[in-house]
Amino acid sequence: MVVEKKRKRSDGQAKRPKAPGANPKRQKTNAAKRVTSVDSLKWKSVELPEMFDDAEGFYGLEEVEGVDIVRDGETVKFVAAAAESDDSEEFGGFDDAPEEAGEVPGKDASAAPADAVAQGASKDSKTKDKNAKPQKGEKKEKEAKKQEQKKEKKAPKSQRSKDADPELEANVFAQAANLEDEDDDIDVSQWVPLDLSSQMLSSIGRLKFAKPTAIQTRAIPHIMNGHDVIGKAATGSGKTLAFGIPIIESWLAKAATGKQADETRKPIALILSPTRELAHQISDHLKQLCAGLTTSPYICSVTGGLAIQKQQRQLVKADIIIATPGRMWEVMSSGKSVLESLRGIEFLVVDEADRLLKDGQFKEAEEILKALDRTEPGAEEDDEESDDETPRSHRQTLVFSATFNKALQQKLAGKGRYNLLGDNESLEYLLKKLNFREERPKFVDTNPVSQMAENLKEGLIQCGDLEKDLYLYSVLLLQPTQRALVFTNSINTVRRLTPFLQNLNLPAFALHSDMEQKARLRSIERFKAGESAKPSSAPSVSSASSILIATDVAARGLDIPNIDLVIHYHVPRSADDYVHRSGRTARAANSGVSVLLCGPKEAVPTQRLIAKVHAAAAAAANTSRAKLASAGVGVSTIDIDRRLVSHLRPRVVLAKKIAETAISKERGAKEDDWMRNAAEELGVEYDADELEQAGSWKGRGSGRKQREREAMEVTKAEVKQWRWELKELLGKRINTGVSEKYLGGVDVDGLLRGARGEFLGQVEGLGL
Ligand SMILES: Nc1ncnc2c1ncn2[C@@H]1O[C@H](COP(=O)(O)OP(=O)(O)OP(=O)(O)O)[C@@H](O)[C@H]1O
Repeated sequence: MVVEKKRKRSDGQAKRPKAPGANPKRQKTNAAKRVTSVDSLKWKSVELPEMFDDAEGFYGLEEVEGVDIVRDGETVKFVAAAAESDDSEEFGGFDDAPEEAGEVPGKDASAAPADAVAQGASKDSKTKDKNAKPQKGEKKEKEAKKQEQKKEKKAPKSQRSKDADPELEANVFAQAANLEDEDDDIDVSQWVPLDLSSQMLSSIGRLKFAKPTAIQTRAIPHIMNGHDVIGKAATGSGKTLAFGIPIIESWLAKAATGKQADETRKPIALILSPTRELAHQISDHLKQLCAGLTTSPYICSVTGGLAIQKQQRQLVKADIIIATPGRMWEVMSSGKSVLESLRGIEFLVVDEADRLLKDGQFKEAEEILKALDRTEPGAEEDDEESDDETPRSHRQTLVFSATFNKALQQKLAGKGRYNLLGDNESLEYLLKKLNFREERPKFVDTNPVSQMAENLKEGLIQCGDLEKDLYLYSVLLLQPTQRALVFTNSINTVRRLTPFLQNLNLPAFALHSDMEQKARLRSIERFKAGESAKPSSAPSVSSASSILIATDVAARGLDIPNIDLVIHYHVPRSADDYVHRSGRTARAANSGVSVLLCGPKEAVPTQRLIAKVHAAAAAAANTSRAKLASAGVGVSTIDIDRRLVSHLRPRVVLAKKIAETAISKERGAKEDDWMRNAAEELGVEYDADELEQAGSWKGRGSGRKQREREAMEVTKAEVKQWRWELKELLGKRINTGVSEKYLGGVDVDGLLRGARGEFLGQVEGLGL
């Protein structure tokens, strides 16, 4: 028995999504898809070519057209199109005139015996079990199918299209199932209810996303139906595609009408991102999605730090623009044409909307929004009051984040537009500025109770203020890790911790906003690649393939695979920052660990932060946070083995001394150069000692000056000696407290593992 599958159409004529908004047909398409039993299909005998005349076991071969096979877990289902009908009715197989609209064949598929499906599964098991060797019969079946396909190809085109059932051509299930024809593609039938185009389903299949995430399931239909959407969902839950898929669908629909093909085409979407890295990531993510399309939109990112001229050239042909507000505003202000074309956009996306208020980006974002809505020349002088008169925008506005403050959520639950004049620094103000096209945007909140990712474990280590380096190193050694991300609150700490960890032979990279953009991107690439920061000869003592030390510039949106540990070296400044930082791990369905290093001075803000983050969960569970934590939800206190940590201290002291000396020397040398140049310009003689005397003060920065002076006095030979001592220490194994008394029961494998310079004995991780 052969089930003939339709191949994905490459002529772009497969079912097209309609433009968001009016789409009466969209609702009906779902009605046309039904799972049916194998016996109720309309099988036809196959005429085998002569070469099969002697074949055994294939007599009685049958085929059926327009039916597709969809795998749902271990079960394989036959899916065929029903005539358009009431959604509630089940399709029971083909009757004699399947192409007639309005008729629903009488058989009830749900009544089909379970073994019919199972039988179906076995009939097509060749497509499911790739490891199994093809049986003799299966080989022949394949051959027969090839012949059948050849025959079909030979048939004149007109004949083929005549034979094709137009209803079946529009069958989304069929399109989904066709994806299984592609080598490693997966079953995407769970996306079908979202009513996406065949091309889109095919692309999603290539990305191996078997089902939509909660935010995608809930936001995509609203967006495709033309609504404004405010989406809130946990970090790593797929918000990018929640807005990306409908935008690209809309472009595909336009492209099908030929409107996007000419030279005068205009961008359809502007996506604003708070950081450059996130903008590039969104761009890459959308490009990956488009890679499987026969025609795809031109996606370009417009961010600071890279050549503006190139970006301006790209903008001319852009369909989808992803931009940071600063650079976008710069480009928009430089020429009327960009502004003109942007006024026609159909989608405005504000990703990580709450972050746009921070870091001084709000001003530019506000200018962009004003410029987009400005219609008449001279309107530049409009003052704040005139905003209320701004006519409602024609574009859809989509606002996404994992965190929106409570006040805003309450506002959204209420009625009307936002009337909060004067509150310049709040998200509500931004939302007011966004000029939604609807009175009330759809608010989709997929995580009202817990803001944290489902598979995230949170821990806290209490340590002395001056012991953080020691505990950082300990955690990196104790917790089995592929990629670790360490967050700090200051650029200087990033600058110090990176060489400190490198001295300890850990592959650490830096990321902060004071770095050149190219260096920022390089750091991320190296971190992703797991490239060692040290020469390969240096033994690595950590299982982590790479460690990124970053400020909050990396806290939002960054989606780097296999980050399984986030360490907050400094307690974050706000609960939202904690949520976003921690959200760099446990993304999609993965698990991860987040560890707060908390010094005595940070104890109070930390308590407040944890209370805020887990308040809703505690209230929902009607329990205290402490109980919540003991039940594995919330933040658990980690009791790290202090004896073990103390064994690591000598290494840490040396690594720190070497790193800090190098930094102080460099800084001191720069200042010395600066003083020398200044003296030369003034025409006075430079005397370092004299200036030092004159410049010695006891105020702010005097400690740093003192350290710099001391560092300048450290000789190269001394540093070399420290390095040698550190190397010796790193070569030694650390005794984890295995006493001879217990040697009998010691894990020998654990002891051997220590041979690479780690631990003598067994370590249990952080016990989270
Ligand atoms: N339907 C899906 N199934 C499986 N993985 C998915 C799906 N959709 C997106 N992903 C993947 O999940 C990861 C997280 O997605 P994304 O970066 O969009 O999350 P996010 O919600 O925007 O996170 P954040 O709040 O941190 O910005 C990405 O690697 C993405 O490729």
